[in-house]
Amino acid sequence: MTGALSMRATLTARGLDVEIGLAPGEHVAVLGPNGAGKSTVLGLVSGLLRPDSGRAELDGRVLFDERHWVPPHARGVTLLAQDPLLFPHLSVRDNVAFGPRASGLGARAARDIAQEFLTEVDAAEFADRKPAQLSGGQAQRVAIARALAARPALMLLDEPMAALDVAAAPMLRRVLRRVLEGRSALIVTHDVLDAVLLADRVVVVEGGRIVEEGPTAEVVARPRTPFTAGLAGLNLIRGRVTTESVLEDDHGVEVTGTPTEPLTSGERGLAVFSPNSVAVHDDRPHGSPRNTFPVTITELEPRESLVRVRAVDRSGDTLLADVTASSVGELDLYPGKQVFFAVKATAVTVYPS
Ligand SMILES: Nc1ncnc2c1ncn2[C@@H]1O[C@H](COP(=O)(O)OP(=O)(O)OP(=O)(O)O)[C@@H](O)[C@H]1O
Repeated sequence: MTGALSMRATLTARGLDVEIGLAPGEHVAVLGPNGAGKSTVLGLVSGLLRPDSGRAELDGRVLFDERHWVPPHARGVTLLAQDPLLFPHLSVRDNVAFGPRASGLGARAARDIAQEFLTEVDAAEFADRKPAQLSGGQAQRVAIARALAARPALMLLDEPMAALDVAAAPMLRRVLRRVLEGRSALIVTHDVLDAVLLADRVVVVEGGRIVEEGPTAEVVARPRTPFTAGLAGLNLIRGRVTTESVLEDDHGVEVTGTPTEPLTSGERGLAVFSPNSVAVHDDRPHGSPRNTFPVTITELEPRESLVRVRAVDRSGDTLLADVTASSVGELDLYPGKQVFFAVKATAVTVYPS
């Protein structure tokens, strides 16, 4: 299997300094807030951007270092962007055949390849249409077929689902899951679902640096930064371990939880819990073995049958609670109100940071 990537690069103008690797056939999701540097990482791998320093290799071939620079078309890498960018005057089939033709194949062979990849993305029936006759999701599938027809060693995907309406995204995710099987891919996304469904591993970029990485399931279950906790829909408290199962945050608030592994007192630790394990109280609940956090409500957000209460704690970190609509009325919750979030120790997981 091909598609082994190693890259270390700095690009000062974009504040970027990263080191990233991919095993053959591996799918890595690049996550991070707006402006973190995710697209810049793809630009460096694809050759659309030149780093100030660093080195990259794909399957043992140098893409760039201090002396070498391989231009984008010769890298064996294709970039699939939000916008399918099909040639409007060519048929779907000719759009997909364009790459194989440009690489020197005869018309018939190139059309056969186009047919093969259009079939792979369930778009063979559109072969004779022009791009203007396709929906957003159909056009994106054709763009995937075109990218695959170039037989890249590595596929780069920059928010491939972002420009689609919600109804078209599941089908495209299914197609991507299938066609990426056995192919290396680096996928920039804002959506945790893309990471969970498409990636073996995630890399989180913040401020041009990698701040967290690991197997997708592990990062989602045990986030280490507020950003990934937010993506996973979990509350995260950072602090210092005082005893085996207790963490104290920077404001002296104690959190008791269930450790996933032995903790050493004094080390930095993290506590996570789900918004649906949180109860909201007007007054600090006494005499119960619960963790309580004084918070100020910032927002109430309806979510299906529940209401998500968004609040900030004394550290300024966001905490979430999912409560019933009736309890919003009974407790008279509103933005600006000070309340207590309570969560049982058994619902809190504690682990080293
Ligand atoms: N064309 C450009 N010229 C100069 N600076 C840029 C350009 N594009 C992006 N930047 C800057 O480089 C940094 C990284 O941007 P980049 O687009 O890689 O972030 P991103 O994580 O992909 O963000 P988003 O999620 O918003 O697409 C940001 O500080 C951004 O302002």
